[in-house]
Amino acid sequence: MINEEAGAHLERCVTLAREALEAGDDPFGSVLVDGGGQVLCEARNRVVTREATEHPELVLARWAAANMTVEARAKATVYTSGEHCPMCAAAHAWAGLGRIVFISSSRQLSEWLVQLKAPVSPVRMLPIQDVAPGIVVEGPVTSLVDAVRELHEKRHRLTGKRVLPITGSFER
Ligand SMILES: Nc1nc2[nH]cnc2c(=O)[nH]1
Repeated sequence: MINEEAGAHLERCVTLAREALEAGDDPFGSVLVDGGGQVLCEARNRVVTREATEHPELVLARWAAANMTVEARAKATVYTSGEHCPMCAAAHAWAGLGRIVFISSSRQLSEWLVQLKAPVSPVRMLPIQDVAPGIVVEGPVTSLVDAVRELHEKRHRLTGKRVLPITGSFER
C-alpha cells in the first residue's frame, strides 16, 4: 500500500515523464530518495535528446554508485513511472540500491506498446525480479497507471505523426 509520501514521489515521476515527452524523449521519470525520506536526485528519459541508453533509472544507479556509501545505497528507494528495464534493473542491483516502487509494470507497458503499434523493444521486457531477485519491489500503483498510459499513448501517436509520408504541398 502506498502512503502519502510515496504518492508524492510517484506524482513527481509522472511530471518528469511528462517533461521527457514534451522534450521529444520517451515518457519515463524517476526519483532517488534516501533512507530518511530526502530526495537526492531526479532524472528523466533522454534517449533522443542525449543518447540511446539514457534511462532515468540508469542515471540514478550511476549517481548513487558515485555519490553514496554502500550503507546509504542499501537504505535508498527508487520511485519510477515504469518498472525498470533489464539494463536498469541490473545497474540498480550492481549499485546495491534498496527498494523500487514503480507505477506501471513492464507487462503493462508491453501490452500498451503492442496496442499502439509502437516499435518493438530491442530488449526483452522482464520483471525486475527475474533480473535482480534480491531487490524489494512494489507496483503497479493502480491509482497512477492511467496517467502513465496516457503519456505512452501520446508518445506513440506523436511518433506515428512523424512518420506520415510527406504530402503534395511539399512537392516542387
Ligand atoms: N523503465 C524504463 N523502461 C524503459 N523502456 C525504454 N526506455 C525506458 C526507460 O527510460 N525506463
